[in-house]
Amino acid sequence: VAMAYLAWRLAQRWCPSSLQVISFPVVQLHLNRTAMRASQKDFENAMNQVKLLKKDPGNEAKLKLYALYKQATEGPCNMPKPGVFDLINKAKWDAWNALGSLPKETARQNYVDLVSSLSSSLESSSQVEPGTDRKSTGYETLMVTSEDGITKIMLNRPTKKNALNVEMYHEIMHALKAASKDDSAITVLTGNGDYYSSGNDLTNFTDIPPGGVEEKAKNGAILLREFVGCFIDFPKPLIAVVNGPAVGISVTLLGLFDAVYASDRATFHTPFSHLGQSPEGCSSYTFPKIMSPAKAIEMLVFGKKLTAGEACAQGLVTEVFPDSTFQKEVWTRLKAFAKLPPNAMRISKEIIRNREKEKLHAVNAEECSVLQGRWLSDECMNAVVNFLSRKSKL
Ligand SMILES: CCCCCC/C=C/C(=O)SCCNC(=O)CCNC(=O)[C@H](O)C(C)(C)COP(=O)(O)OP(=O)(O)OC[C@H]1O[C@@H](n2cnc3c(N)ncnc32)[C@H](O)[C@@H]1OP(=O)(O)O
Repeated sequence: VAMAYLAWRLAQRWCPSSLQVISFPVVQLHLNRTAMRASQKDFENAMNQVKLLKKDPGNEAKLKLYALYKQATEGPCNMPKPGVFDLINKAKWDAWNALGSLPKETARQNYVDLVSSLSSSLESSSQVEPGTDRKSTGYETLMVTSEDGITKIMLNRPTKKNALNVEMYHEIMHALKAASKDDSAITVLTGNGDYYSSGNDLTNFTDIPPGGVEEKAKNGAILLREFVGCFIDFPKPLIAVVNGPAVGISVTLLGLFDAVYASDRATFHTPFSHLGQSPEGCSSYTFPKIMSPAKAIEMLVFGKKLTAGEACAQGLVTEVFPDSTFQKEVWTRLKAFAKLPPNAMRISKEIIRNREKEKLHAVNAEECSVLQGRWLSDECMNAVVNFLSRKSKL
């Protein structure tokens, strides 16, 4: 009786009555069409939801909404740039133009995510007790959503190519800790706009505390160690959806992810020597293991930039997708993964990763200590000054 009951429950779960008599390929077609319709419908719902927001989301969020709406409905910005004195239209133009060639479908998805994140932070902020940390309800530099068993952490500074400022490091740690405890099965990190991330925000180096550059370097190393530690210890499957170019720490961390899906527009670049710096994110250990010591040295020491195809051939990327279908294909796959039994996935990850954990923490500590020294070097300071004074880019 128990077996029959189980079989009946499984049949109910996997074969909703409306699809029971339809053969497999037709079911696939039906599901795909439903997913596409749902996406357009989500977009329309989100547009209505914006009108119902009880609080003003602020100018920055409104500009992001405007830009994503225009990109989703009209594609890349090809309007003439407004004059410098036309402040409002120039700000709108800048926000839209910053989205570059972001595909309409991605812009639509990002718009939906932004509205969902604004709705939850603005609605729930009314319930926050005085003194409660703002980050427990909303994020300044991220969009975090949780649905279909997936917690999505989206880096959200598209006008700065998603460079990681100090606030973003803290918010990512906060989001990862929350995701490790929520009821999602998998966690995804991705970027908003045309970049995945341009790596460490080089203006992080400009805010010097009273203790001088030594104190700055020491604090940076402490923050970096804690930040990378969160990735080493993350208990659920952690997946990177690399939507565009990735630089620096956003690349090195990929060695700690469980799967890396990349658009064919993505590139992978770790110009540490150019910046007078040294590898972090445990890449000095993970990269030689993943891709052989010689290939790791080409990337980490000589700063060779890899295409997505090359990164895949070397094992850093799990699979590459054409940019035009990237979001659709990847999210379909992730939604399927997220339906797998979460405890089994967590335990399997643990058994695969745990024996390396101690080693990874030791590598992380060593890399941070070496970097602390590099940040005080003339080589590093000159490279940062050159970037900030617009004398050099990568
Ligand atoms: C707690 C500390 C931990 C430290 C960990 C150690 C980590 C190390 C690293 O990650 S090393 C890598 C650092 N990253 C870089 O060196 C990238 C620098 N950026 C560039 O070279 C270029 O901006 C680019 C190639 C990424 C993109 O070029 P382009 O397409 O021409 O765009 P713009 O240069 O006009 O950029 C637009 C806008 O974004 C700002 N920006 C981009 N990247 C960064 C960055 N990493 N830090 C700060 N700001 C960045 C850029 O300045 C522009 O801003 P603006 O419009 O001028 O206000």
